[in-house]
Amino acid sequence: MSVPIIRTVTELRTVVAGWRRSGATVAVVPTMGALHEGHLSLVRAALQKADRVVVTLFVNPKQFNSAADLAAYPRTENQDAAKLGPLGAHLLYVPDGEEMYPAGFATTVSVAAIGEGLCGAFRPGHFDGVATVVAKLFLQTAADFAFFGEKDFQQLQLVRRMVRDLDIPITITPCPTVREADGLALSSRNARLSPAERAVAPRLASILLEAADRFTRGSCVLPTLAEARAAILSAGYREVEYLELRGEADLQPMTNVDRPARLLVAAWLGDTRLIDNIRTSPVGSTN
Ligand SMILES: Nc1ncnc2c1ncn2[C@@H]1O[C@H](COP(=O)(O)OP(=O)(O)OP(=O)(O)O)[C@@H](O)[C@H]1O
Ligand SMILES: CC(C)(CO)[C@@H](O)C(=O)[O-]
Ligand code: BAL
Repeated sequence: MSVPIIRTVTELRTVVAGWRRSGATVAVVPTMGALHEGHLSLVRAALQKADRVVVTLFVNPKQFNSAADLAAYPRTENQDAAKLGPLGAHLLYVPDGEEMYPAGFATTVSVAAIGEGLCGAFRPGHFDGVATVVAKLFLQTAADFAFFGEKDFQQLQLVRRMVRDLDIPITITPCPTVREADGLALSSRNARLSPAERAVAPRLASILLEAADRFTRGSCVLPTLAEARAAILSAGYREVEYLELRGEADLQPMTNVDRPARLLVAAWLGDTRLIDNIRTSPVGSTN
């Protein structure tokens, strides 16, 4: 069975209101399409939690700081819809640019601090675009639950903070990063890698794992980060934008692993920018 597609806020609200009248709970899974197993894992988690699941597909121009990146972003609506039907998702919401940002649109949602370092430092305006569209998607769907991948860890924490600060009545559920068998985090941008780049790509994840393991065994933060950065470059990545250890909840910089942390990275492999992150447990702990 194929998933019904709707394209307007009015239709979306009508369908959701009908569900609510029958007492159903609603989950939303925001995406930019080109669906892969990472996205589908969010949809499966949402189906476990809520009676009705809306997947959204909107390639949000406001979060792209590069016109070339926006133009190259894959658009595969038919294939995406074909993947969602058999899974049991109830609705695919695909607004166009005019529907999301009608003429005269003038509002920006901006989450200070959490949105500023890491990807925020290298993609100016990106997280304002994300926060603005996610706030709209939450209000449009009026969902009870939303599902986000830990692969985009800064985005996940930013959305949590926005929901808390704006008292949006929705529960955010994080989902673990889905990886290829060789460790590479699934991402729609992986399709841009050449075969040679694809062979090198998983080193990013394995170097993160090695560094996280060294932190747990008590290695000093700054030298370990410097060695990991050098290893990423010698593996064949051409640039490391950032490789940082941050507090798990607040994303504040850390120089000692004395509480749960995240090791986060963004690096360029040829013309493709990849991100990844891994949880780092406090020194001496075994999990
Ligand atoms: N490998 C993955 N594991 C779990 N969740 C994922 C994975 N990849 C993406 N997601 C999640 O899917 C949602 C939509 O992400 P998005 O459409 O940007 O996919 P993407 O593959 O990350 O694309 P991009 O190339 O833009 O990074 C986000 O919550 C994101 O964290
Ligand atoms: C959350 C999101 C769908 C907002 O456009 C996007 O940033 C993404 O795909 O992660
Ligand atoms: N996965 C986050 C969407 C983006 O890269 O713009």
